[in-house]
Amino acid sequence: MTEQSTDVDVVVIGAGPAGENVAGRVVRGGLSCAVVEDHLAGGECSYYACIPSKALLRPVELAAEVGRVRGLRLEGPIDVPAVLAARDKAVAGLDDSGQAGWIAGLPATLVRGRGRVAGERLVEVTGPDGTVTRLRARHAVVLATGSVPVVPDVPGLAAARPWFSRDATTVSEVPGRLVVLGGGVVACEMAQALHALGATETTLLVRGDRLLGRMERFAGELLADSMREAGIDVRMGAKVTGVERASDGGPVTVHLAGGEQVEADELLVATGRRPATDGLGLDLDGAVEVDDSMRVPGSDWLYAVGDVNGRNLLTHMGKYQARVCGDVIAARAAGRPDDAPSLRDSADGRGAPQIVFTDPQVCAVGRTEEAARAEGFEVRVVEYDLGNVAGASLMGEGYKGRAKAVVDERRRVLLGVTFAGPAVAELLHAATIAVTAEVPLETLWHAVPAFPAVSEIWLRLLEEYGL
Ligand SMILES: Cc1cc2nc3c(=O)[nH]c(=O)nc-3n(C[C@H](O)[C@H](O)[C@H](O)COP(=O)(O)OP(=O)(O)OC[C@H]3O[C@@H](n4cnc5c(N)ncnc54)[C@H](O)[C@@H]3O)c2cc1C
Ligand SMILES: NC(=O)c1ccc[n+]([C@@H]2O[C@H](COP(=O)([O-])OP(=O)(O)OC[C@H]3O[C@@H](n4cnc5c(N)ncnc54)[C@H](O)[C@@H]3O)[C@@H](O)[C@H]2O)c1
Repeated sequence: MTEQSTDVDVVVIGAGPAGENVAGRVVRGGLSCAVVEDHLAGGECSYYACIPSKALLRPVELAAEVGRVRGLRLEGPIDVPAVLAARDKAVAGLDDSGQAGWIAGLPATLVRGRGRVAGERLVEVTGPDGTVTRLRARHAVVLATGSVPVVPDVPGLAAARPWFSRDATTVSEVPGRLVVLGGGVVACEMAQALHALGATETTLLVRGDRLLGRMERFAGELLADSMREAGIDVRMGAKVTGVERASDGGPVTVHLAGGEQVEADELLVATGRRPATDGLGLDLDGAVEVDDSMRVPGSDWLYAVGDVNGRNLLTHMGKYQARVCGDVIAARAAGRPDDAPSLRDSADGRGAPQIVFTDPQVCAVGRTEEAARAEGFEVRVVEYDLGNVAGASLMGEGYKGRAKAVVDERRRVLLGVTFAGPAVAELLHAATIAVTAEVPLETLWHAVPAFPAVSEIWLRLLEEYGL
């Protein structure tokens, strides 16, 4: 086992979207940087999560849209091999040379291997061939190691070789019968995608009484209705008591409290994710706590960005944190003031924008009504049926959708907005601006939406409010 030692300004562990963006910002700030990656530069998002899942969902969504427009008809069923080939192209065939080239071009050094914090400002990397490289950071070490799926404690689960999200997004043969455990974003997106791509018998087992539990209740209800209409068996209040797979590797049987059973070819477990901190050499229990400059309290050199800090498990929020983190490290290294507003994370706590790419699309930013009330705001809620907006009704027959705005009555600004319906995803950024900039409703009144677009919902919400 040879040992090499290198000094560099900043060491980042993990080359997912968060880690890559820290590297980009510290180099831009005049520092040298090494990025340690154990698997693929680009991380979970590029190869196994956001990109492949959306590549699988887009044709499914478009096929549903076509079905709602009179005079249009799909020539035949979705061409599944073509969709899988498009997915493979979207993930560059799991070849990370493009991303590795981007890191090299910053310029930063990509060090292949598993990173571990071996001491203060010291990272030890064990390469694929067992070679150990010691990277000494003059200024900072940044943890950007992402997250891994939670494996629920269900008797027989591990032995039954369940699928996790990677198995679903890299699928090459869609199982005819699929059971999905969970009611969150991964469960909903992947149940809908795989069902439309060939899992004709799909059962969604939801522990609680709703889908998308962190969002406004109506969004999950619309999604559940749509899934059921498409033929997915959505079961709420399902308690899994055991799982077993046939000894010949055949079907998997899921046992439910009350004695029911569901048999399927595969079981997809989508019950959340936990921070990837195993083997990092730090005494950590759960997410790595950080302050709003992304630094670990009590340390002047250790930072954490992205899924591993547990703030919001979303690519765009990890990248936002990375911009804050990279810039603050550069400012501190140069002895410049480090307290400018752009050097603090102020977006994570108020409710990150998120789009669920299902049919109907669901998107939200800011606080739900429940969260706003729990925080003590004086809340007024405005809701509107999107189907009554002219632009939406033109999108297709029987357009079903709804919008909800949560208003801070004292200041007359928006605390949160949720949309659910076909083609609502691109409405989200306007809502994000209104919530982030705390635009007074009286000012929003003068932001006139073009006719006949779905965005006329903004006018309707303000009219409902009383303007
Ligand atoms: C199925 C699915 C779909 C998703 N869809 C979306 C979406 O549409 N939009 C969205 O915003 N978010 C989505 N997400 C969430 C998104 O994927 C994550 O929030 C994002 O990938 C987090 O980025 P990250 O850089 O923190 O971590 P990751 O992308 O997980 O990258 C971490 C990297 O660190 C490496 N690593 C870990 N430990 C070590 C170590 N010790 N040494 C060296 N390298 C290490 C890993 O190999 C990995 O490359 C989805 C998630 C899933 C599971
Ligand atoms: N479009 C997007 O933005 C997108 C897409 C996919 C994933 N993601 C991100 O990835 C993260 C992980 O997604 P996820 O869906 O795995 O997690 P999640 O936290 O969104 O949902 C987990 C679900 O599993 C259920 N659950 C938890 N433990 C269970 C158990 N023991 N038995 C049965 N059910 C159980 C929960 O009630 C919940 O319905 C999310 O935080 C999300 O932000 C985002």
